[in-house]
Amino acid sequence: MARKFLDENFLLNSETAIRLYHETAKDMPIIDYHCHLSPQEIRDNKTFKNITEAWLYGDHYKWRVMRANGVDERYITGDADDYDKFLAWARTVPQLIGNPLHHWTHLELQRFFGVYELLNEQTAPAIWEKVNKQLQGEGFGARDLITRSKVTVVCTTDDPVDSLEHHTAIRELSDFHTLVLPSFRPDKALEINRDTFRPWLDQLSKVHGREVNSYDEFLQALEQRVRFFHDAGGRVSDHALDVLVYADTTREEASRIFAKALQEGRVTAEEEAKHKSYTLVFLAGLYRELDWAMQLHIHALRNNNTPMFRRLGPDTGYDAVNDGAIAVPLRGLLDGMETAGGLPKTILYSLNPNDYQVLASVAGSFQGGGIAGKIQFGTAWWFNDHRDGMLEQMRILANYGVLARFVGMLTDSRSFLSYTRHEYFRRLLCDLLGSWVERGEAPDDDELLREMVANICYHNAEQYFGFPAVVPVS
Ligand SMILES: O=C(O)[C@@H](O)[C@H](O)[C@H](O)C(=O)CO
Repeated sequence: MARKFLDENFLLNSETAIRLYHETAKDMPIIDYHCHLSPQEIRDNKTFKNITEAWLYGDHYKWRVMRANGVDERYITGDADDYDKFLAWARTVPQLIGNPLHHWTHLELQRFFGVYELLNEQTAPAIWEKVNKQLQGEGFGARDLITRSKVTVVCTTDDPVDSLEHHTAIRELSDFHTLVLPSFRPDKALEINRDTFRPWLDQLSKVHGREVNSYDEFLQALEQRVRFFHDAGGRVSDHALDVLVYADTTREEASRIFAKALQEGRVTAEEEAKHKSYTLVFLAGLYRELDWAMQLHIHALRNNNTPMFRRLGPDTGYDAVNDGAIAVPLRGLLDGMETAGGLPKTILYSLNPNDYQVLASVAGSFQGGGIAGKIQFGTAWWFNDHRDGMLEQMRILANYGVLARFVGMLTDSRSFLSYTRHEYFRRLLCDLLGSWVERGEAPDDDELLREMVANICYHNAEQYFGFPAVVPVS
């Protein structure tokens, strides 16, 4: 007899798993330490005129599978009306069996809207009406959805030149207790050969208050911005290292490279690697001083479809998994940081699962400082945040390191409805532990297992990141 689809014991295949999920994981609050939510939409408690706006206006995960399902771009990012876009999504969802979006779509309908029917072309009209009526009512603003999901901390992803005005305004809200903290994402400072570098440098000069016309001034400006983010509650940085490079260099050489970039607009690949290496080692020293966590997101292959990149820009569903050897440059970068004064708390992610053993084992080369889980092999990211990917990452972490010290899941999302990804992860975590217990591979020690689940779901992150004054969830 087939189990009911997406029932209360969804993904839970043993009594232990069921008990661990329902009695421990299910009601834990959430620390979402990496996402792409708009701090302005949180500040404004943005409401959504319909489910198309909430689901389809910015989610390139959905755009990508709609294209793969043969939906015309007009109904994805084009000028079709919202109901027709929703219908295109409703026609796509039944084709997604096996894809996490099939699970996430129905989890979100269940958890936020009390809809338990399958979404398809036939049920779309009634679901459109039922969901939109709720979205247009009370309790479905951006801040409401965060509060309802028991999220105590949201870390947005922010450029160093950002004013953080929205984060400041959110902090002053008396009726909203979730910490919304900026993450320092200095990609444009590192990408010295991209067209964005010079215009960004002009922005940096403005917020710095002095012209950034030398490498010394550049580093001073970056330091000023790191401390500005710290004063705003920031405790996390994030770096997209699509191609991981490392090259030893000196401050003098890095300065010459920076001057060449200003004068000539381009530097060699070797010089770019030296700029990135020296700047990252410098930033890591600041992160360590301020007890921040540094995230490294490795091996994305971005914006692969040039015509569509020109038309829609980045993060629009045209990315892929990159590949290539990372062990030696990763070791070089982390060792360079350790040698220069010490690595900060670090979380290593790769978009390529082939890198997982390298990440998990290199992480083990830099643990220490009396910090549990100091160097984290991070959760399955982007194309891997599905059932198989999450389980693979946890199994490798367990085999190579200390799963019990894992800081767990994040949404990495642009949608306020994505917090069910934490539920998805928690179910998988409990099922993995339950499977080990059922096979006698882990002790059936309820207290030990409950503590491990609660820590991975929440307390490890709470302790690891040390966010200022997390307000306990009532
Ligand atoms: O942080 C990144 O660079 C990626 O996560 C990227 O933003 C991507 O669009 C994403 O959100 C994947 O979940």
